[in-house]
Amino acid sequence: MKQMFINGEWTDALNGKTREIINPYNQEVIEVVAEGNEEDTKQAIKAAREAFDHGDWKSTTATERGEKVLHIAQLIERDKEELAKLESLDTGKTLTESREDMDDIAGVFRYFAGLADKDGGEIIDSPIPNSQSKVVREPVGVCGQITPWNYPLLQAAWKIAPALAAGNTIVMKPSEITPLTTIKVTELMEEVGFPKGVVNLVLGEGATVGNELAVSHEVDLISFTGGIDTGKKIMQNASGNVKKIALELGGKNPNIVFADADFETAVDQALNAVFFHAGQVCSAGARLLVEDSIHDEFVEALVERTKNIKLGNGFDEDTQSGPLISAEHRAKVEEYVEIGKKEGAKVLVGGARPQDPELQDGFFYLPTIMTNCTSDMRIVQEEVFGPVLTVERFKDEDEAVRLANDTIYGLAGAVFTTDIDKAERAAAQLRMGTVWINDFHPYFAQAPWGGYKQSGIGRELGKPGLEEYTETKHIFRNTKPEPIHWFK
Ligand SMILES: NC(=O)c1ccc[n+]([C@@H]2O[C@H](COP(=O)([O-])OP(=O)(O)OC[C@H]3O[C@@H](n4cnc5c(N)ncnc54)[C@H](O)[C@@H]3O)[C@@H](O)[C@H]2O)c1
Ligand SMILES: C[N+](C)(C)CC=O
Repeated sequence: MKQMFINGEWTDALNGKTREIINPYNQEVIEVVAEGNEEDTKQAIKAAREAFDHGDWKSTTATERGEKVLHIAQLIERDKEELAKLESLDTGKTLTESREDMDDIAGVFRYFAGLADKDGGEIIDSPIPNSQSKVVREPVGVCGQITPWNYPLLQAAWKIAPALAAGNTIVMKPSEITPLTTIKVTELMEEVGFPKGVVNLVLGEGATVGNELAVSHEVDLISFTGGIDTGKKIMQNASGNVKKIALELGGKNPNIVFADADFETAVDQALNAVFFHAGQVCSAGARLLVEDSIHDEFVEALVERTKNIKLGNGFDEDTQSGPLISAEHRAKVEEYVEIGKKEGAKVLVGGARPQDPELQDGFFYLPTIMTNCTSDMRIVQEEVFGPVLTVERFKDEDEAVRLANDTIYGLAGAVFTTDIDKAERAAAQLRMGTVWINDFHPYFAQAPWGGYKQSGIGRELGKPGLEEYTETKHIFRNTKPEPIHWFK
């Protein structure tokens, strides 16, 4: 049984409720955790408020904060294998993926630890004689942080590391279905030793715990990663006290393949773009745009490779892709495929659950490719968040860019071509937070991540990822104060 962490104490939910955490590979219960609600959240917010307003944390030196954040990285590295196994049990992703996630996560803590004491403010030129002007950054205050189930600890790390490095206090709420690694890292943060109330963890549903974080007037900033509909609700709820908001939402990310691309590389990357982690990736390349002249040959090669993708237990060495996260989520993916078929798309491979008897207890769905797609279809416009690729054709560069930009989203996209000028022209015109050229998926702590359009507000990672957790203050000093006699 795992508890919540509020005001420096491990605690059950006030009403004693618990939740079973399920392995999506076989539906076995892997852990039981406390299930908090609004009341537990209020306690956590109160603790975070008190620690920020009256505790010592805000006035610790940036170097000390950096050292603590670095210590978290070191403990994650020490316990990497345990964390990776927990993440795979909780999400169904392969152990190889989880191990890579843990390396990334430690890297994120290391990066923000290093940044913590690198911005000591700035002296600016004042246009007023006999004055000095400086600009400093200060912590925002109490930060509510809400994360999704697909990259549970990675998305939490993108929030926890910069928030603590900048001197804030936090109330973290992981997805109710995948809280295990966030609980474990909270244990590691306890081991590092933060003043009580600086780090708080509340477990429970979005409608209760998450909603309270969004509406509370005691929270100064809400950072959310998740779906667009939830993001809109949070934005509305956050307006009560005009709290700062950072939203990392979904995507319907185009992968543009020009006829002059290296064929084998583009096929290989297109597969990885969409089917990695069973397509449950915000930046998945779920919309393939292929130039007319290579369309048929490209799709044929993709279909052949797709048939060989090995689904299975994330703990088996030869498994290439795990299950979807839940029965509800698989039902949503299935519904989208049916919608696509009704819209006229043709399923070339997949489009069903696997028949393999060993996979019947898990929430598996076959990697699916749909052709005959056009950009007016829902299957092309909406985020399926599963292993479903739609394929569209284009005639030339202008049409490729126009189609790629033709969704409400703007998270990420890619261009495959050997003509670097063409690639740069396309990259400049794509309205997305990340554009990859001849690659798909790379993200790292040093580069900002976030969306244009309805994919979000603000940036995580990189220097902007730390700045999100700061307020900017201008301090002006008159060095020769004397009466000004404006009023006679
Ligand atoms: N842009 C990114 O970097 C990024 C990264 C990962 C996932 N995502 C997106 O996340 C989505 C999948 O995750 P999900 O299904 O967990 O999303 P979700 O929106 O259903 O839930 C995300 C989190 O919000 C909470 N929540 C739900 N309702 C809430 C409410 N009314 N108020 C406050 N909190 C609430 C949930 O409990 C969960 O912790 C996809 O759309 C994906 O694209 C985006
Ligand atoms: C941001 N990323 C790519 C790590 C996870 C998106 O779901």
